[in-house]
Amino acid sequence: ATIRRTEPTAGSGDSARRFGTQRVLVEPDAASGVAVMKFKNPPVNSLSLELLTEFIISLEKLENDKTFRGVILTSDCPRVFSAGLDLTEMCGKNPAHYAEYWKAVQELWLRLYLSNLVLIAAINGACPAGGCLISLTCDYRILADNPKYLIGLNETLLGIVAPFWFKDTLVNTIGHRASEQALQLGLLFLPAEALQVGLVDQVVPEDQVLSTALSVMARWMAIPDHARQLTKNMMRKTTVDRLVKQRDADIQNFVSFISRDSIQKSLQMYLEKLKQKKG
Ligand SMILES: CCCCC/C=C/CCCC/C=C/C(=O)SCCNC(=O)CCNC(=O)[C@H](O)C(C)(C)COP(=O)(O)OP(=O)(O)OC[C@H]1O[C@@H](n2cnc3c(N)ncnc32)[C@H](O)[C@@H]1OP(=O)(O)O
Repeated sequence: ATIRRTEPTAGSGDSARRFGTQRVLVEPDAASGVAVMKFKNPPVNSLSLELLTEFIISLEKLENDKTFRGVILTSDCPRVFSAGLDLTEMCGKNPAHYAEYWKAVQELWLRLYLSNLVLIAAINGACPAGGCLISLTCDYRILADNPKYLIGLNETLLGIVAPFWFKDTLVNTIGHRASEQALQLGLLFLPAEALQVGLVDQVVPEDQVLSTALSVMARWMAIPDHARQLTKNMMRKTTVDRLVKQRDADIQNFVSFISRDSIQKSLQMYLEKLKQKKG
C-alpha cells in the first residue's frame, strides 16, 4: 500500500493536509497534534488483509511523526465502525493464507494496544468482534447513541472463539465475570448497556461523537507524554507479553482451529445468513 497525500481541506492550510491509503484516510491537524484515522473499506469496514496492512502503515507513520500525540479512530462508512475480521479471509482459503492473515491481526493489536499515542475510538456505527477489539485497544471509547450500533465480542454466535488476547483485552476493560458472560454468550451490547458494563466510556448523540472525542483528547494530551506512556505500558505490558511470548504458537493454533471442517462450515453458513438477510 502506498501512502498518498491528498489536497488540504478547504480553508485549513497545511496542517490539515490529508494523507492515507485507499482504505485508511488520515486527517492530521499538526496544530493540535491530533490526527483522525478513518476506516474506508465499504460497505462495512471488514478487516481485510489489505485494510490491516494499510492501517498498520498509517499508524506507524503517525507514531514516527513527533508532531502527532493523539489519534482518533473512526469510520468513513455509514452505520458501521467495523464489521470485524473479514470472514472471507477465514474461509475457503489455505493454511498459508490463514497464517499470514492471523499474523496481521496480531500485529494490529500489538501496535495499537501498546501505542505511545493517545488513542480514542469514536464509534460511529456497529462494532462487533474485531471492530470491538480495535475499540478496546484504545484509551477511551465514545459510542453514538443509536440502538442499531451494537458492540461486543460476538464470536461464539459464529461458532468460533475469541482467542486469549481478545479475552484478556476485554477482561482488562470490563472485568472477569462480565467478560466470562459476554464472551460465552457472544453478547452484543446496546449503547446504554455497553456504558453500564464499562465497555464504552461515553454514549453521546451521533452528531457529537467526533467533537466529544476531540475534547476528551485535549484532556489526555494535557498529561506529560512520558509519564502517561510509562503508565500505559505498566498497565498493558503483561497482557502484551503473553502474546509476544507465544505468537507463532498462536498462529498455528488459529490455523488448525479455523481449518477444521466444522469451523469452515459455520463460517460459510454465517456468511450465507448475512447475505440472505438482505434478500
Ligand atoms: C480457542 C481457539 C481460538 C483460536 C482462534 C480462532 C478464532 C477465530 C477468530 C476469532 C476472532 C474473530 C473475530 C471477528 O471479527 S469474526 C467477524 C465477526 N463479525 C460479525 O459477526 C459481524 C457480521 N456483520 C454484521 O453483523 C453486519 O454486516 C453489520 C456489521 C451489523 C452491518 O450490517 P448491514 O449494514 O446490514 O450490512 P450487511 O450485513 O448487509 O453486510 C454488507 C455486506 O458485507 C458483508 N459482511 C458483513 N460483515 C462481514 C465480515 N465480518 N466479513 C466479510 N463480509 C462481511 C455481508 O455479507 C454483505 O455482503 P454482500 O453485500 O456481498 O451481501
